[in-house]
Order: sequence, then C-alpha cells, then structure tokens
Amino acid sequence: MTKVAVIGAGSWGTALAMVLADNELEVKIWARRKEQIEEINRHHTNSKYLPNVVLSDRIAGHEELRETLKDVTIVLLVVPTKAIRETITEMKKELKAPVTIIHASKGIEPGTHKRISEMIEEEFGDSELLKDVVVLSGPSHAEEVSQRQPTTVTVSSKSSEASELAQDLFINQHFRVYTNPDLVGVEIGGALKNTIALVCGLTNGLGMGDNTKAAIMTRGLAEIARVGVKLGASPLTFAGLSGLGDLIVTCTSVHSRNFRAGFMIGQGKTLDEVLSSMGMVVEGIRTTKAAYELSQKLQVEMPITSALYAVLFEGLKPEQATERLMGRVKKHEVEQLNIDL
Ligand SMILES: NC(=O)c1ccc[n+]([C@@H]2O[C@H](COP(=O)([O-])OP(=O)(O)OC[C@H]3O[C@@H](n4cnc5c(N)ncnc54)[C@H](O)[C@@H]3O)[C@@H](O)[C@H]2O)c1
Ligand SMILES: O=P(O)(O)OC[C@H](O)CO
Repeated sequence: MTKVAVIGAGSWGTALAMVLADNELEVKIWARRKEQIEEINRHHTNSKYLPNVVLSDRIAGHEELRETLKDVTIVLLVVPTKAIRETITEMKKELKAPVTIIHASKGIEPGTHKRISEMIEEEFGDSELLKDVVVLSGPSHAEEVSQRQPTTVTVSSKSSEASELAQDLFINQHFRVYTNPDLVGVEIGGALKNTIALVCGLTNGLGMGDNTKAAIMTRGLAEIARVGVKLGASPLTFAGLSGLGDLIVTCTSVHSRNFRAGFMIGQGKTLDEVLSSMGMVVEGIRTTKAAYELSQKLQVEMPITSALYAVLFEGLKPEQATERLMGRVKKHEVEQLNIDL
C-alpha cells in the first residue's frame, strides 16, 4: 500500500489526510503536540481543528519527523507559510531518499516575495532529496472536505508527471482534482485571495453589504491577475479554481478564517485581539505585507491590497481607506487589467 507522510495536522492537513485515507492510502501524519498525536491514535479525532469528525484508522499520528518520513516517497506539506522553511530544514535532516512534495499551503513570504514552491526548492538547494514540488490549491474549506462535500481543486507543478501523480492520489468521487501547468498562477491566486477576503470581511464588519463585497471581489481579482501576469502567470488561471473559485469561497464562506478576521477588524478589534482569538492561521495578514511590497517592487497598481496594508500596518482607519479607494482617479475597467488576451 502507498504510504504518504502528512506534515502539519491542522485543519487542512487533517482533512487532506482523510481524502488520502478514503483512497486507501496509508497515511502518517505529523504534529508537534504529543496530546494531539495521542488523540489521533487513540480516539481517531483531531477535535481542536476538526470537531465532530471521525478519522480513518488508516491515519496514524507521529510525533517524530524521522518516523513520519521513514519509507515514504510522497510528502504532503501543510504548515503555515511562515513555518515552511524551518519545517523543510528539519525534514532534510531525516530524509533518506528523494521525495515528491505536494504542498497545500497558501501564502507569499514577506521580504523575499517567494511563492511556497520557490521556498521549498530554495531550502533543498542542490540536494537530491527533492524530486518534484506540486501545489494543491482551490476552493476547499477543510470543514466541508472532511464531510465529503463535493469539492474541486487544481494541482500544478513544473513536472506534468508529478501533477498527474498528485491528481491520481487525491481524486475521488467527492474530491475532483484538475491539473494546470501554470504553477505561478495557481500559487499566486491561492495566496492573494486571502487579502481580498480580509477586505470583504472588514467591509461586512463595518456594516457594508453585497454591492461592496462584489466590488471588492471583482476589482480584487483584477489586481491579483495584474500582478500574477507580471510574474509570468497565464491570465486564464485567474478565472479558474485557484483564482476566481477560491476567491468566491474565501470571500463568502462562514468557514473562512481570513473573512472572519477581517470582520472582527471591521468591528473595531485590534489585529492582536483578532489573532489571539482565532486559534488558527490567518495567512492573509502576512501575505498582505508581501503583496504590498511586491506591488511596490514591480510597480503594479494594487489599490485594495495597499489600502488593507495601510489599515493593518500604518494605522489608517477603515473609513479613510474606503474614502481613499472610492476617491481614486477615473479609470477604464478593462484597460486596467493590462492583460493581453
Ligand atoms: N483550513 C483550510 O480549510 C485550508 C484550506 C486550504 C488551504 N489552507 C492552507 O493550509 C495551510 C495550513 O492551514 P490550516 O488551516 O491547516 O492551519 P491550522 O491553523 O488549522 O493548523 C496549522 C498547523 O500547523 C502547525 N504549525 C504552526 N506553526 C508551526 C511551525 N512553526 N512548525 C510546524 N508546524 C506548525 C500547527 O500546530 C497546526 O497543526 C495554510 O497555508 C492555509 O492557508 C487551509
Ligand atoms: O479559511 P481561510 O480563509 O484560511 O481559507 C481557506 C482556504 O484557502 C479556502 O479555499
């Protein structure tokens, strides 16, 4: 039976482990907390992250990375973006043979502006322990995947063979997996929609309604596509699952951590208060910093992202940010996309 190591036992790592177990794979899941491992192995639950969900007994919890990675050739990496580099550093010490890494995290690193696959490749360097990197992204909240609700995602890699391997590992009757060769577009769409979801939540928290949400989603997608194309992505990817699809789910779902965090900020909570009350990663906060820096570096206009950056990190009041956005100079809608279709 094929064995897969899942590194990161938060809500997404656990839900994806369930998909793999449903596909009759043997899953070894790694978490940092001993009590969490004991709960997974004794009770087949991971109640902090996925309450009321029973896990398959094909999923075994491990505390040691060495044991988790032993005899596996496929690793599913699902830790927050800020933990990617340190996790790879630890993994490298324990790997004995090359692995294909499928990552399912969504973010961009502030400072370097690297995508996750780039960070993984950089950390492996010249080592032969990394075979391929694949990203799995798309509209997929862990809460619904764990209930086996119909869900669709995209996988992408520089290697079409590795994409197809990931597609075959995950696809089933509840979880439909497409391939897309546009690695840059898939990773950029998945990361940047979190910023737009924070803004949607924020405006809802301020009492604004659906017109505003539709405006932010549509113009948000325009600025995601603008920077993505500048980075080499295909514009069509942003109309797909990892672009528009994920934007819709994150900006409209009660499950979205980014939307909920934005909502609380709109209601007047400070960033620190919001983050300490969430208990789960809100990737959009750090990604907003990275995206803002990227827009400055590449000279790409990202007004919504810039407005959120000013609210989060420069003390601009949300009401002032709204005025700033609505008072911008007149524009032509499609030209602003700056996309040569
Ligand atoms: N939750 C979802 O529905 C969902 C869906 C798609 C993508 N994602 C993405 O998956 C990634 C993980 O999200 P999640 O929702 O599972 O997060 P989570 O907050 O539920 O869990 C994060 C996990 O990572 C571990 N972790 C935190 N810091 C760590 C560190 N420094 N080193 C090692 N492990 C660490 C935590 O202990 C926890 O097990 C994020 O990038 C997120 O955007 C989440
Ligand atoms: O709950 P969020 O806001 O972290 O979003 C999770 C996923 O990215 C949705 O596809």
